[in-house]
Amino acid sequence: MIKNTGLILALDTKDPVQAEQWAKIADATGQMIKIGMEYTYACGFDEVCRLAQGRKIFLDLKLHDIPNTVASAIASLAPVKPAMLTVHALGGQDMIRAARRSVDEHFPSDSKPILLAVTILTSMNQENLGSIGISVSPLEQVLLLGKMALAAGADGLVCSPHEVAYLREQLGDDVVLVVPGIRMADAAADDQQRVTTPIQAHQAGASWIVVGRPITRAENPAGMAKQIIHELQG
Ligand SMILES: O=c1ccn([C@@H]2O[C@H](COP(=O)(O)O)[C@@H](O)[C@H]2O)c(=O)[nH]1
Repeated sequence: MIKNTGLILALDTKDPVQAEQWAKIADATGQMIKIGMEYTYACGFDEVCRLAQGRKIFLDLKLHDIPNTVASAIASLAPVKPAMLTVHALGGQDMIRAARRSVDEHFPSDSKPILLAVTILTSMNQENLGSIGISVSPLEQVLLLGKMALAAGADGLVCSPHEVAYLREQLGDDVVLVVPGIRMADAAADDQQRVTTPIQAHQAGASWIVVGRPITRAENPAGMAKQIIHELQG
């Protein structure tokens, strides 16, 4: 079993004041923050750089385009100095190879971000996959994409908690598995489809869990973050 599972707090907001308040919760507990499309598009690149300063950032922009465009976009992200960044595995092996080359070329060797490939979004179920012409199970598709992405140079994968144990078994303990789709027991799943609780994701072997609304929409976000960290350490 993976000994330590870290918590990453997803700052999904358009409001810099709100983002800073949530980031301070992560600062106080020594956790990483995730900046995604909502914040980046609403607040702009300079604001992302400001929020990232002095912090460990998971920059989750899920790049998905032709190889040259993805490589150039990654070069443009260097000023943020992210600890992790994402591309979509569905972009294919040439795109991931180009992303790998760009990370190696544009980031200093002592502060290269972990390059993560998003496999199948946690908001998709078997039926959604069928509607885009994928007839195998999410588990099979995640493994197929995961193996391809790692062979093309990704350092780790984003997957749902439903696939973690199987990926650990198939891919070993060294691969970084970052896991959104986390909900507290009996809570609504919102738009997520493949979910578990924090402790189940930990026991399955997640390196990191990504949690947004269960913390940011809690009555006491700081208290909820502490509760999850306590559960992960317990
Ligand atoms: O497959 C994926 C990939 C990324 N995410 C991101 O994680 C958080 C989850 O937020 P919640 O509010 O806890 O649902 C969000 O920022 C997504 O962009 C994901 O959910 N699934």
